[in-house]
Formats: sequence, structure tokens, C-alpha cells
Amino acid sequence: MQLTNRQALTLDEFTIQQLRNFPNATGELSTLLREIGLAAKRINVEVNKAGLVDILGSIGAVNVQGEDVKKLDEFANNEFIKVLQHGISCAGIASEECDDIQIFDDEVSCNSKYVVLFDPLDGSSNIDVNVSIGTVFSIYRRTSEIGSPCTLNDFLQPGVKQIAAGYIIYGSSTMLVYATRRGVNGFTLDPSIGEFCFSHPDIKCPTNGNVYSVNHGYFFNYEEGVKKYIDQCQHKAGEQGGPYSNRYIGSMVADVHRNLIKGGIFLYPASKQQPNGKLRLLYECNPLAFIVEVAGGQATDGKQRILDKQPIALHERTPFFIGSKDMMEELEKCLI
Ligand SMILES: O=P(O)(O)OC[C@H]1O[C@](O)(COP(=O)(O)O)[C@@H](O)[C@@H]1O
Ligand SMILES: [Mg+2]
Ligand SMILES: [Mg+2]
Repeated sequence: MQLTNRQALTLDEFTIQQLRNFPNATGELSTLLREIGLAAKRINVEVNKAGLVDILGSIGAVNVQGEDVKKLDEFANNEFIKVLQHGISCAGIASEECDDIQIFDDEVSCNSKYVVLFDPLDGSSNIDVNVSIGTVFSIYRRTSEIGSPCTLNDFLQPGVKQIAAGYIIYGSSTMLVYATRRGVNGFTLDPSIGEFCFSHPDIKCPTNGNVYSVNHGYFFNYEEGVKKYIDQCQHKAGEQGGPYSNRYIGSMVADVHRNLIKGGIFLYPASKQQPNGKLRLLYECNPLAFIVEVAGGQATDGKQRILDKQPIALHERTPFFIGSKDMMEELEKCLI
């Protein structure tokens, strides 16, 4: 039985082929996506042998968010920075694990047009227990002058200005999914050749679904509208007749990936303890909102479209609701 599709384009081949549609393109974005693919493969190798080598557990420090930094968080962060700094397309980065932006000030980087924001490992609480985790990234064209070092303002752009965004999910297989305004495509890592291969063309988010993803433990701390919607999910019959199913992995990339493919909604609302929610606008919510919107879904903070929010600070947090269009519209009615 032939299980590997040998016809599938690799990520590198795919991005090079895409260039044929844009004869004037410089190829910088394609190069950047391939560099991100390389960082992802390096991280994947470590994630896959995490129980065998001394890479589980914490480094014994907290990050700028006040959260415990795991060894794999640090490894993934360093790997991303190294690959992007050695590459030719990125002028600087912002990361969940770095207090401040990192400006690459060598000549090649100063002449690069893109900045990249990322959450190197998403789902930190799942790292040590072999549950799916992810990486999220967001790409903007810089607004500062090419030829000079990038600036903070290059990173504080609303999500609607993203040129591309994506995620890697280290799950039962490892996948890289990325979106440009033209569409969302998915690539599965084929371990036999060590390449991401084109497996999920033109991903569309189903307009409806049966799954809602939320941390029920905080239920009594959510605002009334959110509680009303969750209550509705528990009582309302989904397409298959029964009530909606609750699925909450605790790795947002994995939860949103499932809902993107099968239909569903993910909620991380504000609560009494976390009045701005938990998730970070720039490198968690914006990229996922961009991908899901290009795929036909929606994403809001409960009041406003995520992609329209003007960021004020690098690590700002926001309540986050994202998913299938019809489910998002139902939620909106409850939040009024
Ligand atoms: O345990 P909680 O409060 O439900 O939070 C889980 C959420 O926090 C996150 O782990 C935050 O991401 P990091 O692990 O990158 O900090 C999300 O992936 C996940 O959805
Ligand atoms: Mg995260
Ligand atoms: Mg993280």
C-alpha cells in the first residue's frame, strides 16, 4: 500500500511555484516562509524526542508575561531567532519570550522588508505531557525606511495589515499551515524525507460546527453574555442532533486547528481574574484571526474585529473569540 503521496509538492517547491503568479515579486516572502519551515523542522526534532533528552521542565525563570519559561520555550525561541537572523528576509522580530523587539542591524537585515512576530511554543502547560503544542507566526511589511534598522512601530500594526500568518502544530503529525490573502494552505511533515509536503489545499472553515472550546473551570468568572452562550452550547442541538461537544486541549493552536478543519468556536474571554483575557494580540490572536478570516471564519474580542484593533503595546492581551461564521454570529447575539 502506498501511503506517501509522492506527487505532493514540498513547501519549498510550493512557494517557488507561487512566485510564477507574481512575475514582479522579489521572492523575499517565499524565502521567509521557507526559513520559518526550517526553524519548524529543527523545533520538531527536539519536540519529538523530548522525553529522551533533558529538554522537559522549566529553565527556572519567568518571562515578561510573568509565566514560567520551559526549556522547550527557550529552545524554540532561540531557534526561530537564529534562523531568521541568518536569513535574508527579516529585519527584526518580536516574541512572546523576549521582553523587547530584537532588531537585526546588519546590512542585509536593514535592507529586508519584513518583520516577524511569533509565539515560539504555544500550549506551554502541555509541553511536558506529550499533548499537541504549536508555534504561531505573523508577518508584516515594515513601515520604516528600507536600508535602516526596523523600529517598534513596524511591529505595532493592526492585524489587517498582515502579509501572511501561520502556525505549526506538533501533533500526531506535524503540520505547517499558512495564509496569505489569496488562501490558506496546509503542509504535513513527511518524516521520511524531512520536508513539509502540500497536503491541505485551500483550507476553508466550515460555516457551522458542533464543537465549542473554552476553559469551563473559569465559567463563574466570565461575563453574563459569555455564560449565556456557553449555556446555549450545552443545550442547543448541533447539526448531528445532540448538544455541542466541548473540546479544550489547552493549546490554542491545536484547538483552533481542529475548529478550522471541522468547524467550531474557540473562546478565551475576559474574566474577573484576567480582565483583558490571557492571550496576546500580536503574536497569538492576530495571526490566527488572519488565517481563520481568510478561510471564511471570524474573530473578535467580543466588541470589535480582532484584525482592526490598533495595538498599543507589544505584549498586550485581549479577550478572544474565533471560529465558524454562524457560531460567531450566535455568540455575538449573546454578547449584546
Ligand atoms: O490554562 P488556560 O488558562 O485555559 O490557558 C490555556 C491557553 O493558554 C495558552 O497556553 C497560552 O499560550 P502559551 O503557552 O504560549 O503561553 C494557549 O495556548 C491556551 O489556549
Ligand atoms: Mg501561546
Ligand atoms: Mg508560548
